[in-house]
This record gives sequence, C-alpha cells and structure tokens, in this order.
Amino acid sequence: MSAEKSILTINGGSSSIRFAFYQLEPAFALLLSGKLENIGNKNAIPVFTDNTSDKPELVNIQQNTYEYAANFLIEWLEQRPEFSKISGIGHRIVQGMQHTDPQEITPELISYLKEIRLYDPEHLPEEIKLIELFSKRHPPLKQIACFDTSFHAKMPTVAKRLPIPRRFSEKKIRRYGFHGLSYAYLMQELERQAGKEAANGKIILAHLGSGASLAAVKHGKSVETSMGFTPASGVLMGTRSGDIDPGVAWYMMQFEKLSPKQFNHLVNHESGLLGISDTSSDMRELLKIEKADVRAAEAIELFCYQIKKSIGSFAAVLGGIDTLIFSGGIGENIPQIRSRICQNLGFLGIELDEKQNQANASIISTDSGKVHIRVIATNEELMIARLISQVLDNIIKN
Ligand SMILES: Nc1ncnc2c1ncn2[C@@H]1O[C@H](COP(=O)(O)OP(=O)(O)O)[C@@H](O)[C@H]1O
Ligand SMILES: CC(=O)OP(=O)(O)O
Ligand SMILES: [Mg+2]
Repeated sequence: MSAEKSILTINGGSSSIRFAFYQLEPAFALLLSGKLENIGNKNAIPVFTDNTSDKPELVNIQQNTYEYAANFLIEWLEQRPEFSKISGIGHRIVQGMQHTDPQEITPELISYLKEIRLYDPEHLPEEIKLIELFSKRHPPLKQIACFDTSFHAKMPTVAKRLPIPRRFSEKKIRRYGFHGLSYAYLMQELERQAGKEAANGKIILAHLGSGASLAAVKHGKSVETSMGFTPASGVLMGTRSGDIDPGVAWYMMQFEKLSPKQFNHLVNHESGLLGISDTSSDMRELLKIEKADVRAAEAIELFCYQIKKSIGSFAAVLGGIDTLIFSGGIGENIPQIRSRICQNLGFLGIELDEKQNQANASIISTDSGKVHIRVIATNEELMIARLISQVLDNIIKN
C-alpha cells in the first residue's frame, strides 16, 4: 500500500456521526477527526466539531434532519485535502445478522441491510443512508463494513439463545450483542497496557455511553453480553429502556393502543435516564440536579443498580473476575458513577481507590483489591481503521 494512502472511518448513529481520517502507513496516524451531534433531537441544534484542529471549528447546522446533516458533513469532508488521498471508507455497521467479518459493501450487502434495516431502526437506516450518499457521489471509492456484532459472534450457543419457539432461530432471531468495535479496541488496549496474561483472564467490560452495555470475556473471547437482538436491550441507557418484561410490550399495545412504531419510539427515545428523570438523558445534567430533583436521583440510582447486577451475574458466568474496565462517555469521565456501581462489590474483590478514581486514573483499584479496575478511553474509529487495513489491499486487488 502506498505511503500516501489514508482511510476515512464513519461511525453513524441515530443522532450523531463521528468521522476520522487515518494514515495507513505509518499506521495509524490520526489526520483529522470530528463529529456531528444532536441530529434530529427535538430541542437541540446539531453541532459539528472538528476535533483535531488547533482552533476547533464549531458549526451549528441549520436544518435538523439526518439527510441535511449527512449531506453537510460529506460536503465538508470532500473539501479537506485528506479526502483526495483516501483509498477506502470504513463504516461501523451495528447489525448485519450473519455478516460479521469486515467486508466490502457491495450492492448485494446493501440490499440485505435494507431488508433487515427495521430490526434496528435506530442505527441501520442512517448507516445505509451514509453509505449510499458516499457511493452516489464517489462511485469508485471502496466502502467496507465493520460489524458491531463481530466481537460476540463466537459466544457460546447458550448465551445466543432466546427462549422463544425454535422456528425463530431459523430466521436468525437470537441474541447478537453490540458495541463490539469498542470491546475489541478495549481488549487490544488492555493487552498493550497490562500484558497478554491480563488480557487472557476473566474480564468484564462496561461500555457506558448514551448507549450502554457490558460484556464478559474469558480467554480473549466474549462469553456473554447485556445486549441481545437489538441495542434497545440490556441495561437502561440515556433514552433506551433496556430489558423490560415482554408483558409490558403487550400492555402498551393492547391497553395504551401504541402502534409498533410508537412502541419503538417509547423504548428507544422516551425511556432510560430520560424517561425516569423526566428531564434529561445526559448523566452530567442529572448529577447536577439530583439533590433537588428526586426523579434525577432515581434515574441515576437505577442505572448504577442495573450495572451492578450485570457485573454480579457476569462474574457468575465467568466463575470470578480479574479485571473490570470502565469505558464510554460515562465510564471514562464520571467518578461518582463508577464509585456507586462498585459500592458493596467488595465480596467479589472489587475495591476502588477513591483518590485514583476521582482523578480518572487509568488504574483505579486499591493495591489490595483482587480485581484490577481500569478506565480505558474507547476508540471505535481506530478499531475500524485497524480492521480495514487488514482487508483493504485484497479488496482493492479484486
Ligand atoms: N467529558 C465528559 N464528562 C462527563 N460526562 C461525559 C463526558 N462525555 C460524555 N459524558 C457522558 O456520557 C454520556 C454520553 O456518552 P458518549 O460515549 O459520548 O455517547 P455515545 O454513545 O453517543 O458515543 C452522557 O451521559 C454524558 O453525560
Ligand atoms: C450499539 C449501540 O447501541 O451503539 P450506540 O451506543 O452508538 O448507540
Ligand atoms: Mg457510541
């Protein structure tokens, strides 16, 4: 691969798009990165930030639709000198069902993703839109899909099963798990920081962002994770309910007369921290008001409680725990939340060093605590770049 070559990574979510340009040789120098946030959020203006500049550019996007925001971003990217040098674009694709390995995005793959796009209406439609916009404007550019499910693809069958009639497993309706690009990056980073032996142990990874999940990893392999068939499941999140009694779905449809679309909106956009607090999906905001507003306090309490429960059950699955890793916007930046999650987990060997924790240090466990507790900043974009570098040469040759 030529020394000039670089790639663009795109991480498109339901309300944000993150991007990064990486040089491939020397690998993986970051050339430019940024994000567009608040797309489609009723009360917020989408904001575009260029992270790498000395004077970060902050632009308010006038029209709050995904279409407009995506077009704005693509036009902005095209004007960067870095764009003319890219040899491919890597996309994070949240759900691909049986597709898990990084692969070229072909017309066949796009039509398959379109078939399943409403399985995850919060991520897939927007991800497909971005791919199609790039291919319309730059047909020769290779685009590569990197699936968020890949990290969990070899979970034991028992962890993949859903206890519904067998015929649905033929339709591949099962547990998949997500945030896999983040988990793969955290595992590589753990090995780099703590060595092979640590990365081979019993590990619980907590990716706590506006979407949140946990994974249990043994001998480097995912054995359990909190999300299942869609990223609406597992622990409660910023606006997502996480797991709820299936009977609640019945109640909502039968008695509250919610349509499937309205139910999806309820569990993905009106629930979680926002639903309980009635105020905000943003943990920082809730922490500011929790003393004065019991609803905010209750939302935070339930978040920490559910994550604590997941840690306990994952420790049971793993038969112990050697390392606990906090990541994502909340996991990386909010000591009070880490502290509340870890409270009373001493029986598992989880003991926080509060001074280190308050300092957001990379190791936040006490010397005597059996479990190594770490804070690692995740980097899904860099993981996409690493994955692409392994397949791009072959894709270009073919
Ligand atoms: N620098 C920060 N300091 C404190 N909290 C943060 C910070 N960055 C993000 N958060 C919190 O993390 C959550 C968003 O996480 P993030 O990982 O940025 O979300 P996303 O899933 O969209 O990538 C919000 O609840 C926010 O309050
Ligand atoms: C899989 C998932 O939930 O992703 P995000 O947190 O980016 O919404
Ligand atoms: Mg995220």
